[in-house]
Amino acid sequence: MAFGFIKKVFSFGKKEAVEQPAEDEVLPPLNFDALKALRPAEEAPAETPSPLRGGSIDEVDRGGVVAELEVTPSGPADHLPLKEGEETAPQTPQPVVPEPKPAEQPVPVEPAPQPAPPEEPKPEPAPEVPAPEPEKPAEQPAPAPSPVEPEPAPAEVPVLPEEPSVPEVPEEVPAQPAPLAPEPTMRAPEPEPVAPAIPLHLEGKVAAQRPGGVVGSSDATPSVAETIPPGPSDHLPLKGGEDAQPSPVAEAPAPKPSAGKVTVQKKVEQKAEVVEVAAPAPRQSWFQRLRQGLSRSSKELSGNIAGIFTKRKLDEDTLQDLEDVLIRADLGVETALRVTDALASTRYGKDVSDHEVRSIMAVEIEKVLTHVAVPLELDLSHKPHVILVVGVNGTGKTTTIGKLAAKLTEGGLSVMLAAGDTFRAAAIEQLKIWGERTKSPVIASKLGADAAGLAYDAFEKAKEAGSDVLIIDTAGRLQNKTELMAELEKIVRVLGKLDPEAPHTVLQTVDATTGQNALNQVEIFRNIAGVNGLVMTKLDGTARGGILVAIAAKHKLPVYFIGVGEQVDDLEPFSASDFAKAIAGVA
Ligand SMILES: Nc1nc2c(ncn2[C@@H]2O[C@H](COP(=O)(O)OP(=O)(O)OP(=O)(O)O)[C@@H](O)[C@H]2O)c(=O)[nH]1
Repeated sequence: MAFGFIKKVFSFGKKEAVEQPAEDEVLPPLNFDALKALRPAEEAPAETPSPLRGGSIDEVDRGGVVAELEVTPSGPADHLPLKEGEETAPQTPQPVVPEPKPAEQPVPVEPAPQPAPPEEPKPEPAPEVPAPEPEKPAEQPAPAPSPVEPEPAPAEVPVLPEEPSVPEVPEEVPAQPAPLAPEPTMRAPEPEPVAPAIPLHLEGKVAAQRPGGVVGSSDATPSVAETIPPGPSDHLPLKGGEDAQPSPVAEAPAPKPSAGKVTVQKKVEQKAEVVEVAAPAPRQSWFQRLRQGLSRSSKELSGNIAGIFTKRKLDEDTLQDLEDVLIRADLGVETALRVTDALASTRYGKDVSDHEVRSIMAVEIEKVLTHVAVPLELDLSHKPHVILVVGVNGTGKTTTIGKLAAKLTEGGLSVMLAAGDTFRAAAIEQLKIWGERTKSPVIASKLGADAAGLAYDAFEKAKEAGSDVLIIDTAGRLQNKTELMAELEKIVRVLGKLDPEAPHTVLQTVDATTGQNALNQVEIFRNIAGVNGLVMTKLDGTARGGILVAIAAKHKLPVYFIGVGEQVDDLEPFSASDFAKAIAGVA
């Protein structure tokens, strides 16, 4: 029964699902009632897993749609209610209650009674452990709305304590009450100034600032996604009293790129138009930073090469030794052979200095990298141009999103961010912080929500807001490939409902410190999500920077940027020449 319902909803897309079918089929589901009667405690667990963990693709499809529908304020309650009729009713009223007040008190109360005990512990402590959630696929999609209330409460509560970086929020919290109060009651107030750019909901505020504000936050607006305005006083906003009004990026930067393609390098550059040219100075410092970042890789490589070519002519043995050194440096067999072949073709039988070897190595590495050193191009004819960011947990997805958003907003583009990693409260909060920094609205949901539903909702909101770019963060629980695959596939499929070409760019972040394992990661995500571009992160301080060369040689995917630090400006467009020289240790 539930499947039949879900299927209908899915086939017609978000809006249609809201229609009648839901009700008709809803009635039949007598099983749920029976189940509930038998085991009331199970309600909670079912909700939490709501996400995607359906397992089968079919389930994913249905679930995606359902979730989306639920998210949408228009008709979410229709279908979902079936299972959790009780929850549906409370949702409507709840939002009202919590909003007027600070929300801190109500939050703790609700979570305790409603949410089942098992759910809270699972998502929070071990966000990556999908075990429990995946098992309730079919029901999750539909229940999405209801779970909203119970799930968020438990999830967010831990969020605050977990995040060390958010300590500032509590301090300024006192100031927030004032701004918050008006929002819930009069939604219009805050959004108004921003209205032209982003007519979104402001629930995010509640969720972000209050530890237990979950209930209020999620209920306030759509069941799933919550929009966190760019500069306003959401969570961090405390200070940003000023930020609250200035809407996104659109206002400040004068040069607002028009529809068409733009190139994102050091800054956004619009084709065929005069754009501010980055000062040459930073280029120089950048190379120095690159060299410094790759110094460990370079020193180790140079040292080993010097050890081989000290007072030795180039012969088979030295060539073999060199090949071994290059392979151990993670450059890959292909590149190692290129270097040794190039060396042998001109210097065989002659005395060769380590510097000569490194110079030839730099030339050969540059040849391999030249083809992948491509600037990121955004097609602004898409409103928005959707960038899906994937990658294993901890590889730097969220940080890279923040850095990229900064580049885009500085270039005059309006950006919206979507916290698609719904399994880690910290990841959601981290993205919100980046949204604050870059004055980019963030679409988030409660912990454990359907990532695909969130992505869909964010896409719709970005369209409504007229955003130039929508960047979607995702979870990277490679530990469970089946779930990860289902989730990413579902996200891509759902986005395609709004735009067959979306996502327009699928970026994968690759942690250089992982060495050879990075090769497999690219292989996996390329197959799962259709990765069409890479960002190599953490090249600073690693002795395994050579892996970038191996990845380039094997996958031949564009490397748009490289990260050499955690700061907002530590993301630079990839330069084959600079990288080759830096890692080879030649000027
Ligand atoms: N040194 C260095 N650290 C980086 C770089 N990029 C990201 N980091 C750090 O790596 C850690 C993980 O980064 P995240 O952006 O949270 O990675 P993620 O892939 O979003 O991780 P999950 O949220 O767990 O999925 C953070 O401490 C970042 O500050 C980089 O280029 N260099």
